[in-house]
Amino acid sequence: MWTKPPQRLAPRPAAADSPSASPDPTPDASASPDPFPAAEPVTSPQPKSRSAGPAAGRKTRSNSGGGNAASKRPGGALSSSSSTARGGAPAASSPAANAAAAQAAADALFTDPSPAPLEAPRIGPVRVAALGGGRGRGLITTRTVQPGELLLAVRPLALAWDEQYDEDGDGGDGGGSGPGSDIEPADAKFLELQRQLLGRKYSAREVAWLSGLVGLPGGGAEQGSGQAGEQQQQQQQQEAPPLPELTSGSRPGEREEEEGSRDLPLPARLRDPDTLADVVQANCLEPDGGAEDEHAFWARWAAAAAAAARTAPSADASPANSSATSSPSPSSSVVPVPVPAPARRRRGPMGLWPEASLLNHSCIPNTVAYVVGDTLFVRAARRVGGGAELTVSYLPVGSGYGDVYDDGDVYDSDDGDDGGDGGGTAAATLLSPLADRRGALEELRGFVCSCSRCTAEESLDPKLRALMADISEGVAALRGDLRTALALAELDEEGDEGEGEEEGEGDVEEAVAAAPDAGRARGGSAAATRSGGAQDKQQRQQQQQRREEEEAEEGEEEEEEEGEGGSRWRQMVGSVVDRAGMYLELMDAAMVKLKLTPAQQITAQSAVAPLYTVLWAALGSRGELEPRLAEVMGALVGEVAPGSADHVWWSEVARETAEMIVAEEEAAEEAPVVRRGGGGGGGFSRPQDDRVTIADKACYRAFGVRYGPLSRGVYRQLLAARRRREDEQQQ
Ligand SMILES: C[S@@+](CC[C@H](N)C(=O)[O-])C[C@H]1O[C@@H](n2cnc3c(N)ncnc32)[C@H](O)[C@@H]1O
Repeated sequence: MWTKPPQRLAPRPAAADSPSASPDPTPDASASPDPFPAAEPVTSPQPKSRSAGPAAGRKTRSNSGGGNAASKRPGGALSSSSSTARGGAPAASSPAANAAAAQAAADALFTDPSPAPLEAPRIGPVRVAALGGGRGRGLITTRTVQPGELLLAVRPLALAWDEQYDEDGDGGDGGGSGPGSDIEPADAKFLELQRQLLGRKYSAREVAWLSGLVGLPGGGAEQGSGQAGEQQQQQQQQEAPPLPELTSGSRPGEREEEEGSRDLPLPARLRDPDTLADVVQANCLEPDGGAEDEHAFWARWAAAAAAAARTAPSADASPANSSATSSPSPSSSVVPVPVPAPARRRRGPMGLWPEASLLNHSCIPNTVAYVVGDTLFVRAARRVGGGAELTVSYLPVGSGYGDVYDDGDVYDSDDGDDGGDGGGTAAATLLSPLADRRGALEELRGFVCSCSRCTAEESLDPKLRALMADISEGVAALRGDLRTALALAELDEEGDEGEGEEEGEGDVEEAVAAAPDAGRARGGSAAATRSGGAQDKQQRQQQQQRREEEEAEEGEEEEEEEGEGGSRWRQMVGSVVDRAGMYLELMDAAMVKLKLTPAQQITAQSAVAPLYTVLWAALGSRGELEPRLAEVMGALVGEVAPGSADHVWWSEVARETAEMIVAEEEAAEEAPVVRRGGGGGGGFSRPQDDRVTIADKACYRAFGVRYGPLSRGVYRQLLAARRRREDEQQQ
């Protein structure tokens, strides 16, 4: 989400200053045979100053590890016994079962079966329809679709990423956007899209698409208001070109045919700078995620490929073989599977994907979109009936999972650097109250949202809405205080280092670096804590004893320091925790008093959800875990934006937190063990395991929505791989 008014780029003659064939819009496009064919040709070379080097220093889990699959040579051969391949579809025992398992593994990549899973564009059970109510066209389902089902896999006309412009890699305003530039990354990307569109050539079909975007709502024509505006809209819709047909283009050779005829310039009307900027502004998408999705995609793909090759009687049944890659034919024992190993961070895609630009917005969307390579994947995020409209969010989710420490534009609505109106509407997220969301959509996209969530929120009691607005503003202040507190903590820590580190303060740095991932702040890496369950009892008891002693000492030191006016940061964190707790109590009291239905409660809580994040982060900075907060965030984000990166992240945190708490209870021998009833063959079960199981199920569902149906084995692999990357990054 860019926070400044969009900037316009003066048109240049196509390719006039760019004789060379252009690089992939992503940096580092040097070395591929890429499993995704190269991006659409972009004929303007990218100015050097905007090709940022490797991003560094991001503190978010979501951006940990990561890299650029589109620009990397496949990372080498994997054998079927490699760790990446382990845990794929279970090996089957008869030839028929083998073949079925192989097919299932291949099909699991896409729920609409196709022999060429990686070859976009792929169009699922969707079609274009004219919608009423000033919404222009939209995409509707042609049948009922299930959560996780693939709806679109489509290629962009233009695409830019944060790290192309964000020198310091923090996604914020740290003077990034390329050496010597003070432009915001979001603005830089917005300009880059226009530059790419002006610089490239088009097929006849693409020209038709682009022409169809002009003169439609939000598509480059000034809209009047009131009755005149409506008449104007109706007239434009009547004059608009016929609805485009969505075609997969996966007939063999079709793609090549089309690329061969890609020699038309951008339509003249779009060469007008204002029109081009408007069209890009109205139609570009900014899906969440980034490198993590590429990791997940390839881990899953590798597992399916390996499982298929293990069981396939012939090479043809392997997804590795059926992809568009140049992967060698698998044999039955060793499976060379090209798996890109993205090594760099990648986040913040902004692109123009023509087919997906037909998706209208909802503040409670029923699809989720993310990018792998340069292909946009759109999956159903919920069960959607046949003929129903599909929607995506134009706003970021904004659970703040990675932004507590960033000057991230998600929250910095009032810090005066956004060049906006100070009201911060442009920085609103899906987890902002109605007025902020509407303001942002109106300012940035030029329409007033009246989706089902907005309507439901509108009908809440005005006093409750006023309280929600106050809390939302208060949360911005809490975030500011927490950032200050953590900066102070860092200073404290530096001071302590100068004097020789004092016992007990050693985890401050870790806490600062790791919260909101509070688990990391709990004295030792999550990996160490996770493995606690496997340690023998005596060792665990010793550890627990040591921890208690340390905590006691730490507490005494803190009291001393605070008595001397020291440890200001702890006082500030304490104040953040108290105020956040007070807001929560106020919300609870209001919801009880007004007797809100569960649905209304979700509507109300969603609009102030960042409160839970701030509280989580504040507690995390003191090394405290509050599992309920992570559960609530996972559940709320899962209601508002299922399958979003935020949803996956919070579900995973909730799961991990549950595991850690149980491990600690076990270590402290607090965990009850009860005899299992029924015919389970005896044994014991523990109520605390249910907590982990419930959290694990929720997490599995979140992964399944984002990445499509997953086997348990692949899910475990994805979790393990994410943890490895996170733990590596923490070190
Ligand atoms: C990316 S286009 C979506 C397709 C568009 N409806 C069309 O006919 O081409 C974005 C534009 O669709 C309209 N739109 C999208 N979501 C909307 C919503 N929730 N309510 C009203 N209009 C919406 C706005 O005019 C917006 O500028």
